[in-house]
Amino acid sequence: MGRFKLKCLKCGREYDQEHRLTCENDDSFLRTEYFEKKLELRNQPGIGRFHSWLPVQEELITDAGPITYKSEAFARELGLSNLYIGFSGYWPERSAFIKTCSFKELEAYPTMQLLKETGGKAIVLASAGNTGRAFAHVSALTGIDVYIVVPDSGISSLWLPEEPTESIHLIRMSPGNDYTDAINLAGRIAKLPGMVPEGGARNVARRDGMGTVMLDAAVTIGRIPDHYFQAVGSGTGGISAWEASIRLRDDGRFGQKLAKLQLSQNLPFVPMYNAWQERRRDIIPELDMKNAKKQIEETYATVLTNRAPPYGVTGGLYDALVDTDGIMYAVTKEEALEAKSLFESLEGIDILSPSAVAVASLLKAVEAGKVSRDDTILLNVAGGGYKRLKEDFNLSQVPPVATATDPDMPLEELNI
Ligand SMILES: Cc1ncc(COP(=O)(O)O)c(C=O)c1O
Repeated sequence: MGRFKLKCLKCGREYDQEHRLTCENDDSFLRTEYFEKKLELRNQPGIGRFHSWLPVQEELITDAGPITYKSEAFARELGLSNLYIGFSGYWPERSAFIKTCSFKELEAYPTMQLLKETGGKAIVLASAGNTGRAFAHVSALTGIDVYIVVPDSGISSLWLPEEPTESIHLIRMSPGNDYTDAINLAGRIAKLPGMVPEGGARNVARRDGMGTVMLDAAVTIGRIPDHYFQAVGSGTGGISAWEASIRLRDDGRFGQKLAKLQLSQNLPFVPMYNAWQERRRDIIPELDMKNAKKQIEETYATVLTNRAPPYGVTGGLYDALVDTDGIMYAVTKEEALEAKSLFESLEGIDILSPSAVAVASLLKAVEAGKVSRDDTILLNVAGGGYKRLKEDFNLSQVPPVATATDPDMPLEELNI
């Protein structure tokens, strides 16, 4: 028996449980409608706890999952009385066991499980680094084949806390190609026989996996937070937090107000920030990301650089910002670095660059009065604990099996 159906957010057409990324009538997002309307926590140590609202049949058995705790030192510094940290990474002292150190692992488990349950054999994805590492790890654990296309700048992020397996096929793109070039090449590889595209934000397993950060927070706090802070590149995390808030609202036990999305990008590459400042649904490349490739090269948090984010599509980030009366911030590298060292010294854990951007945005919000002292705030520290991990594990680099010169090169030459 199925556990959910998929519903098109534009035309309302419904589909049964399957690996489906698009509606046959239009290009809107599909959303999962779960038959369990109330969140019933399962007796699992990690993400499998949230089985009610994950689009898989079998419960996910792993100790990797989101954790939420109430900040003391950092909150005091900011003068906030209800600041909660959603932490995705490795921090065993707080029972955080995501060994690839980012919330992308929360996307990878349900995505790979859904692929397996729907008969898929090999999944193809593009990554700026963290997503690829997460999927490679789950591939090493499950033996399911993954083809990961990564720009040269992301290759050093493709390490694992275990020996790489033959199920991981890493394709490196030579310098000069960025994340969006990787997306374009992955799209072509995914059309080869036997390959399934993972679909990015279009894949409900990815969104609902990431949405568990919001679920964990609501369960820990006892209510939907007033504000949700995260740094975004594709915006998938923001969309996921919004959708999770909607499910929690409909559950009825966690309050009736959606969390206000307060999302950030890293200067100079801030296309969604620019479009949202003018309340535009469309990103206009000439206005919002002029000289995109050059801007991307200058961006500190490289995983936040997606030239084709799911922003204007029905059910995408623009809709999420409208529905939650959201705010976007543009953060400089200097602000991010300052915020990173402040957070790390007060909270006692190292954080990744996109999380530093999110922390900086919270500092800006406090300064600008966009949050009140007693508001309940969820700060999604979506990646961290890399230094902590290295104390406990020997990390192995994943070796590339092929190098691509550009997104349009003949696929036969890749020999994969
Ligand atoms: C740690 C971390 N934070 C934030 C992001 C941005 O995520 P998204 O834009 O998909 O929500 C990423 C993307 O890889 C990430 O790895």
